[in-house]
Amino acid sequence: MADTDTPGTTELRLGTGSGIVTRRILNTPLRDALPSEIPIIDVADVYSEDVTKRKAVAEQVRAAAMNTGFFYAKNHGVSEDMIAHTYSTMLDFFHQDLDTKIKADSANTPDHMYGYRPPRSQILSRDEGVDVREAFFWHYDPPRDGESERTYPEYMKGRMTSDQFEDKFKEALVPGLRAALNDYSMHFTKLAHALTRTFALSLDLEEDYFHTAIRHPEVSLTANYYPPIAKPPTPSAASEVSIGSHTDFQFFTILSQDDVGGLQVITREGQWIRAPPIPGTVVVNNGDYMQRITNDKYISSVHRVHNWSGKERMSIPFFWGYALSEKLVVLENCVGEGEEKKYADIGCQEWVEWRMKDMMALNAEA
Ligand SMILES: O=C(O)CCC(=O)C(=O)O
Ligand SMILES: [Fe+2]
Repeated sequence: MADTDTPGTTELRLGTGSGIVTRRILNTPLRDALPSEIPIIDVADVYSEDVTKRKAVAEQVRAAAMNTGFFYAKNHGVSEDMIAHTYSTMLDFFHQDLDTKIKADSANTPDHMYGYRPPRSQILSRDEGVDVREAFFWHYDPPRDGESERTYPEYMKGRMTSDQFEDKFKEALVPGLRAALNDYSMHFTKLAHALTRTFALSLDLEEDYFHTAIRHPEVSLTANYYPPIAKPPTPSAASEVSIGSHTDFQFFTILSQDDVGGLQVITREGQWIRAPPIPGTVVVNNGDYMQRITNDKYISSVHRVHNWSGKERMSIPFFWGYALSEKLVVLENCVGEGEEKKYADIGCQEWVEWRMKDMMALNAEA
């Protein structure tokens, strides 16, 4: 991080949904999240026939989304066995040697939607050093989606499918990888559709308000593999991080993690807190689209990972967004009396390109 120049705080520069911004982080030590900061929400009732019950979940989601922007979802309905199977398949992949894994280098796939990213090949936060994580990117395959329309919208046509990816990079993959990741994606797509309705209710909108935006959702997931890193003697001595401070680009993210821990989140006050694994839950967090359309009522929270456990760690975030052909428009009911819209309407495609450019600009800084 940059040198401390205000007593009690340290500056952190971030590529965010609003361009490059500087955040003041409290110098108080990292601590566990309080339940009031990252609550556990029982989401079983998002599938209830009773709208009163669905609204009761939405009330809790609203409180979490307006506070730290993270919550743990329990009773989410996604099979723990399916998640465990995906983790063991992905570990088989990551345990191969680098020469094999790099044969599925994501740099060789069109638009970098699929495949492997080697360790120490990215810096998400210039102030924190290089990201040690290895990653494997996967993309949504519309014909396999049981919830959305099983057709490709025009702009997705010509994209690589998971079958084509598997055919091309067979040598680097392990048995069952495509099936496991497609299965994972399908199950979380169902949950994401339900939570989209919950987020709509939480914003006092019609439950299907976002239906058009996510009829052809832009979906990806990443298997993150984090070898352990050494804890630096002082935070300012750090030259590497498991994954540097960032916000997620899209609408919201649903993250599964193993039992190792290492995820950290910044509260609205600028305090770093731990979001440790809680068995049977997944973590749900607001993304940049959410912050933008809610005029900053729901924030896209900054998070990172330090795997100081001495053990390997894995997580699989599922990134859920509008179709790139959609627009991000500030919701009228999120603009309070005497307030103004902070953001102009923007197409998702344009926004993502702009956001990537900001991220690169930050990386290019000395
Ligand atoms: O590994 C984690 O817990 C978080 C990963 C993450 O934030 C990401 O991949 O965007
Ligand atoms: Fe993230």
